[in-house]
Amino acid sequence: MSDDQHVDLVVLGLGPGGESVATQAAQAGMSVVGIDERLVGGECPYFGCIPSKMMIRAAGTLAEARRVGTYAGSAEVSPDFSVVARRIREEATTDWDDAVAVQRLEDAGVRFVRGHGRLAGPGVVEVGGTRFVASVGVVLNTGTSPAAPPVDGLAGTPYWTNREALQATEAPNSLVVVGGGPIGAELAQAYARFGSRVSLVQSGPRILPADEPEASEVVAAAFADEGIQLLTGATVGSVAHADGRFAVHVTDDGGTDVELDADRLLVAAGRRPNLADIGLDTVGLDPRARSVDVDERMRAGEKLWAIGDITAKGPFTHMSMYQAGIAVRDLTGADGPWASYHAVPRATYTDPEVGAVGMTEQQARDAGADVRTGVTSSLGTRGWIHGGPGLVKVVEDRSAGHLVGATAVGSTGGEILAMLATAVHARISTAVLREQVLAYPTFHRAVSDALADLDR
Ligand SMILES: Cc1cc2nc3c(=O)[nH]c(=O)nc-3n(C[C@H](O)[C@H](O)[C@H](O)COP(=O)(O)OP(=O)(O)OC[C@H]3O[C@@H](n4cnc5c(N)ncnc54)[C@H](O)[C@@H]3O)c2cc1C
Ligand SMILES: NC(=O)c1ccc[n+]([C@@H]2O[C@H](COP(=O)([O-])OP(=O)(O)OC[C@H]3O[C@@H](n4cnc5c(N)ncnc54)[C@H](O)[C@@H]3O)[C@@H](O)[C@H]2O)c1
Repeated sequence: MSDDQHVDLVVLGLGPGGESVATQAAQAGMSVVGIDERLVGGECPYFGCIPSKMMIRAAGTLAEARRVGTYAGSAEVSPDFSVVARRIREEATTDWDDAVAVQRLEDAGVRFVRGHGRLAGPGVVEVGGTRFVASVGVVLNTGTSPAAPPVDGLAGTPYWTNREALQATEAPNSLVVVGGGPIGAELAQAYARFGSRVSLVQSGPRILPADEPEASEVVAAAFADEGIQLLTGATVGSVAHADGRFAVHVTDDGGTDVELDADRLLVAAGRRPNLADIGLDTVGLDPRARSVDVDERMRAGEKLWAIGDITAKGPFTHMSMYQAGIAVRDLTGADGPWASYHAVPRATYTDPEVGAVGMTEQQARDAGADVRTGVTSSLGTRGWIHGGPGLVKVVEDRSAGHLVGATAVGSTGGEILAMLATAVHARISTAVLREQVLAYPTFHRAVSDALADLDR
């Protein structure tokens, strides 16, 4: 083709990892084209991590102010959602405009193209009318989009996904949330704290099903205390929208029909990978696949690398960035270390937070490990002083003599995670962990109680 453009590298999809690969590769001297059809940076800065944590921070200050009566006197709390809506629009997303991110990319030497890109064979990507032929290859970082469950009547209604929920300018009087994973749980609580009457419908038996059952139980109890209606083991039969209101027909775990009526409906029932329409068949891969298989260097085929959520190694920004670093090392001929997934950390920013790393007890048992667990029912002295629930659970491979997974729940669960993640990552022996002196009375001191409980 006459308008073939020859470059070293094409990065298709500029989520957090793609943006990082494109930047680093250009800085290393490659000629790089970065393609995105939406916003440079992907879901995290505009519709994910950043605005959701900003909303959670705001909701957390309301919750803390409401605790004044318990600890320090009295305070009158009047939520005003417009304050956080403005902060998200102005400080976090610049009104959902990526001009700064595009400029940063171009300053690093990347040629940015906005449009829908498709592979057209190994090392070849088409976007608009242009074919880019990459001598080194293509890095895929196309990420995910909100999935819509097959529910009667849902399509065509103005339901929210995470994207609309994080662009809202006011908190609805009432909100039904479908899905009790991290997105549903985090946003359900944030909106409830701003005064929305929230019902959370989860198809499985518990919310946050990827975490330890003990963690789900503590968070569910906290939600119930805050007045969030939880319907677990529930099936959404149908959705209707009329006169500005949603009617959500649910069958609860006892088989009873429940009609939920709300101003808004947030569907947070999982994600679908952006793989169907990117020309995977032209490189011998299945476009209907749920993920792209990668090796330890993030290679997915001839002149092809893949990083981020589409690799199904952990749908988190830190995983996308970790894999970006590995892909860059491979692309530039550097040495490893190559990918290892035995200590993937994750934090869900509900209150209490859930910080977890590695395997849950069930995953460790399924993997055939010689499992021993230790668990606490609180975060010790500091947890008691602070108030609120908490726990630490450690999962040890007794034969190997080190932790293979751990969970911390509490107001600082995502921070206690740091020491647990180091222990699992570095496979520090349980004996050495037990020798460590932990400051009194920190929240993380509860880790020593969990380690002691391994012997119960
Ligand atoms: C509400 C919410 C909260 C979250 N909170 C956290 C959190 O606190 N911590 C955390 O670690 N993770 C969080 N996540 C997950 C996190 O956002 C993702 O794991 C992260 O964005 C990494 O995704 P990615 O790199 O795979 O790509 P994505 O961020 O999904 O970006 C992919 C990019 O590719 C582009 N693209 C796709 N197909 C094409 C194509 N054919 N042509 C051109 N461009 C294309 C898209 O436009 C998009 O910009 C959250 C997610 C959501 C939705
Ligand atoms: N703090 C964080 O790191 C963070 C925050 C938000 C999201 N994320 C990531 O983004 C991804 C997407 O999050 P998510 O919460 O949408 O997805 P998810 O797949 O983790 O959870 C979706 C939940 O919806 C439920 N569900 C599915 N269909 C349903 C239906 N018809 N009715 C009721 N419930 C239904 C499922 O049982 C599941 O528990 C996750 O993998 C998550 O790890 C991370």
